[in-house]
Amino acid sequence: MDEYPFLKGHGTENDFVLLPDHDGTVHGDLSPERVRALCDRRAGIGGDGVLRVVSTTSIYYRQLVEPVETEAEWFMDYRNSDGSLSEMCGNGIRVFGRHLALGGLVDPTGPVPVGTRDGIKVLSFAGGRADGEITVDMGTPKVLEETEVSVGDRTWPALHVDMGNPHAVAFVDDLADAGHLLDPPVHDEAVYPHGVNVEFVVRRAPAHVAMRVHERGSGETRSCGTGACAVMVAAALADAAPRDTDYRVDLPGGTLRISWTADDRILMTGPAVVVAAGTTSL
Ligand SMILES: N[C@@H](CCC[C@H](N)C(=O)O)C(=O)O
Repeated sequence: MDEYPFLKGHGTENDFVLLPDHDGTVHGDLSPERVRALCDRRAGIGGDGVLRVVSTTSIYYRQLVEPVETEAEWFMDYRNSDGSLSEMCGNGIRVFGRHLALGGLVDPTGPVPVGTRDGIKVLSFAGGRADGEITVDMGTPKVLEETEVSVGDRTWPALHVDMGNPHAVAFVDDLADAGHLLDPPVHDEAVYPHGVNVEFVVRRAPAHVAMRVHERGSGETRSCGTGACAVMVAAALADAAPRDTDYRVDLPGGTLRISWTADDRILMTGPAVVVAAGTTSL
């Protein structure tokens, strides 16, 4: 392959390489080696993951994902920086939507459905503007069992929350308690046979928490949208907060606002920025 186009963007500093591949012919099934090369922060473009921008018809046609009935024209083909697949990426889908809207590929004045491995997510753009803050309907959370996570000789109780992808949410006394997070926290393999994203959380004020995250497949990142949603769910349950409630979630890379609606859906609102575009031969 010669040169092909890319963009670089981030949502609360969770950063991604975007690969426009509208008919799915540029990248085939996108090898883990290529994803690792693109995400390499010294020898590549650098990123926590890759977002391939592909039409739903072509990705279904090419049988790269299971087809579903959908109005969504576009599919977010997300890969972690180690080349592994995930079902969903909350920050990534806002960056994906920003690219679609700025590129005139969707109409930001109405709801924008996007296909993911966790089904269709619907994006709304504040003021109907392509550059407006983006809210994503993340669907209904699944609150599963109590479990544990460990770092070094410290162990915390954690709540298993599934946001399409798996999370373990642990409340800690201080965000520094989790240490440097160079290695994945230890988790129960029976609970998370496919690995887990681990969030460490402290309270800041009523309905206001702060977190760090170690992401499956990417290491510690500056933010995780699905992780912020899982944290909000765990905090709201611990607070016995009624539905139709909003939390502020601070992350090292910025702030997300998460709502749990009366009809049991999670809405995530936050920024998304495209910072560069070019071509690469990686
Ligand atoms: N950063 C993402 C989550 C990306 C996927 C995750 N590492 C996994 O493997 O499930 C987000 O913003 O949600």
